[in-house]
Amino acid sequence: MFGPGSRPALFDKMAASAADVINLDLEDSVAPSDKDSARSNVIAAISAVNWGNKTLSVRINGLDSPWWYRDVVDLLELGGDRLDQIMIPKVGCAADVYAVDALVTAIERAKGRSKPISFEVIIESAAGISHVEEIAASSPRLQAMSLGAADFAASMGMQTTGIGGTQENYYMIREGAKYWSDPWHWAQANIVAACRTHGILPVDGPFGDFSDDEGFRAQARRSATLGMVGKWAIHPKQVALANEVFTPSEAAVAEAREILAAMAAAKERGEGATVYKGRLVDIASIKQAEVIVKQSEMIAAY
Ligand SMILES: CCC(=O)SCCNC(=O)CCNC(=O)[C@H](O)C(C)(C)COP(=O)(O)OP(=O)(O)OC[C@H]1O[C@@H](n2cnc3c(N)ncnc32)[C@H](O)[C@@H]1OP(=O)(O)O
Ligand SMILES: O=CC(=O)O
Ligand SMILES: [Mg+2]
Repeated sequence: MFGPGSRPALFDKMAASAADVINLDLEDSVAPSDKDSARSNVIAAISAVNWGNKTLSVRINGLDSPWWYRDVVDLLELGGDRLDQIMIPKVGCAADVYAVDALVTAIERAKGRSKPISFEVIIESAAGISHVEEIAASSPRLQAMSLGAADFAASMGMQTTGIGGTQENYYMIREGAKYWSDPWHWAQANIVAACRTHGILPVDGPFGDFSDDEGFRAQARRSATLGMVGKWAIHPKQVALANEVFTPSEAAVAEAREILAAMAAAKERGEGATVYKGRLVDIASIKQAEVIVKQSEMIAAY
């Protein structure tokens, strides 16, 4: 759940939401004239608001701005221990993460902060997607990586103002009928592969049209199918939609458990492959089914 640092009236509502991660924004939802006051609002709210068991993250300004170092210094020196994570936008290479890591490490040591700050990065530029694998490997602090569709589209020179989802002009045509394709797919797949290689969580970023629930669901379902673990909400109504999609359904969990049972029975018979509902399942199916069962157990335990 995202909210501008310049709208402190939203903070309690964010804390009360059913989101798992809160991102207080100092970057693109905050006007340049509000940067200092937004930072002060966020620093006060880190300790003053009851964030429950949510992961509390602050998106700092980009390394191409004059604000980012002050964001980091003040958040860590004045912000209190409740802060879990810093989100670094517009990361273009591993050195960008190193720069923030070096500053965070120095402040943690100087101030004796005992809880290490984790990082989430946003891949939202041509450089970011080109260097996605080295970025995923860049720091032990890194926990998650998001695709930022808006800045990504701008950086790539994509001819659209849509933030995520179906793009009107991205279609195939066959026998007069249009078939829309997914322009975000290749970037998402690259992010998932880089993340899974380095033990980082891949996350889908914003879906701008918060009046379009079905569009959000469709985008989120594609992301979940590709291996992403969650999606940003830029409006409160998107939280329930994201939780609905990224929480495996009872039917999916039941089927996964049946596949595990079918494979356990096959193993007893000394077989590595068997038939479940008319289709092949084998030892790889165990790993697939375990993904779904583990996700559901993890969510239930949260
Ligand atoms: C695209 C690239 C990116 O970087 S995305 C990430 C950065 N952007 C953001 O953080 C923007 C987050 N969202 C917002 O600022 C607002 O939701 C926007 C989109 C401006 C809409 O605000 P507003 O016109 O107030 O919405 P609304 O009247 O429909 O609100 C209904 C009730 O929900 C609340 N609400 C609104 N936004 C949030 C939020 N982010 N977190 C928590 N609560 C929120 C409103 O206050 C309103 O509450 P109530 O019903 O009056 O009590
Ligand atoms: O920061 C997010 C984006 O879509 O840009
Ligand atoms: Mg962005």
